[in-house]
Amino acid sequence: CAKKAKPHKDDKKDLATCRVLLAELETHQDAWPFLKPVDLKAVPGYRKVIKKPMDFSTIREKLNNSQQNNELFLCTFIIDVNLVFDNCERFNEDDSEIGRAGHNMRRFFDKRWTELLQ
Ligand SMILES: Cc1nnc(-c2cnn(C)c2N)n1CCCn1ccnc1
Repeated sequence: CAKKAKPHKDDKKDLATCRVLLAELETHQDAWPFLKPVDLKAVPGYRKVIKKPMDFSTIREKLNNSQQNNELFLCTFIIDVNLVFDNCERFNEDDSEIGRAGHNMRRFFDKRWTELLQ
């Protein structure tokens, strides 16, 4: 993903763009399953099956703590967002409410990321 990122001179804009993109994800009508970490005590099997849980609130915290001069923040952001959707696909049937929400959100993200960051 580094090669797709704009040259490092745009780091400042890229961080602002990640924040805009994350806000769009959080306010999407299908975002509800992904807003907060999955409750590992309440969801049988989740802790065993999903090695790296991720959710939008955790991504927001990471983004708030990331240093602009650390060029990795853009790749970390893309990897974390995709982790949310990959975890969802692994744990949920495609033909389920949460499974469909995950596919819709991934399609939305791929479109917006391409428009804003490439
Ligand atoms: C994200 C995500 N992926 N799977 C789940 C989940 C939670 N319980 N069960 C049976 C699942 N398949 N989640 C979290 C969904 C969080 N949620 C559920 C209702 N409101 C939010």
